[in-house]
Amino acid sequence: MASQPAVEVDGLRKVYGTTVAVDDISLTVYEGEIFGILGPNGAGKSTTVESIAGLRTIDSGTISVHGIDPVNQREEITEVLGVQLQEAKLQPKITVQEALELWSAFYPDPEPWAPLAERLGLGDHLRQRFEDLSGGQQQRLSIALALIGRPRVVVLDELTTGLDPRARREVWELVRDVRDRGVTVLLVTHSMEEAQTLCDRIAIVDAGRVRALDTPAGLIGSASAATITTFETPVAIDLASLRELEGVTAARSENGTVTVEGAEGVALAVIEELRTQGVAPLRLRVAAGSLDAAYLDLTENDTDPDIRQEALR
Ligand SMILES: Nc1ncnc2c1ncn2[C@@H]1O[C@H](COP(=O)(O)OP(=O)(O)OP(=O)(O)O)[C@@H](O)[C@H]1O
Repeated sequence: MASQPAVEVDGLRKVYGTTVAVDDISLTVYEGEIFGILGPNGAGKSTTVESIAGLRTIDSGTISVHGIDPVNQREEITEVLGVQLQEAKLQPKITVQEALELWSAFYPDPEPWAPLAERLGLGDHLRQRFEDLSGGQQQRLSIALALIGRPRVVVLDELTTGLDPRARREVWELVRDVRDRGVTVLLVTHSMEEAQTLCDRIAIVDAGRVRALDTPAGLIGSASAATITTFETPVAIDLASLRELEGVTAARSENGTVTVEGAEGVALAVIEELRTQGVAPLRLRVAAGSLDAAYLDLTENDTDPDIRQEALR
């Protein structure tokens, strides 16, 4: 990972009326990273990335994108940052080519749109209207429009929501291509799979704050269910003694299958304990936990920011 910061956010706070959308967010995204922001509905993700893109006023904090303050240097920010917003809708009747030409006109030195369209698989759809494109094609067009100004940073908000599995994978490949061409990617997503497969690092945001920031493996490793050990046993076993093992966070038995969750390395202790109990486990399996588990550990059920009104300072 390159070590130069591309985006630096420090103490960001944004309040809408009585709603605290972003309470206090600080994070640094490094050049060349695919950086994910995950979190429940209303956590403040879009407000954060829209503030980074210079599309919001902010109440306090500082933001820098390659040294540019997006809040006070709105024109300059468009030269370094491209943005594809959540459910960005174009005029339904506009054709792919018209949209590409229109966007090109906004920039002093746009990327030639024809090769860009070709690279994004839109070359055969230039005369097609936006409303007639498939969901995947619409997303490709929105990525093309975000890239046309040759940005150094691109913001993608819920890029693959509503796409079928094949289209999602194709879009993920495009995002990797974009990064491989040297563009830093800031990605808001609700998909654990997307975050886990695509992102170098992830910030989990809840109630307007960063709850954790790490690599996908780091987040999974810190979850209460970092390792999941399962086995079958025809005889009853002493679950309480499994629960007492260091690092074990949960142990349960269902229809003869025992599941033990815990920190990394807990499986060995489980096997030792079974040996002590004289139990030979069948179909023993040890699996890494999931990002879902880390996410559930770190986020609360109710993140409705109206509940955070009291937090107004
Ligand atoms: N322009 C606005 N005016 C008033 N409230 C807003 C505005 N934009 C966002 N909010 C509120 O701020 C909170 C945070 O919204 P935001 O869109 O940043 O969350 P999010 O994490 O992106 O959510 P989602 O996953 O649902 O897209 C929400 O309660 C939202 O209703």
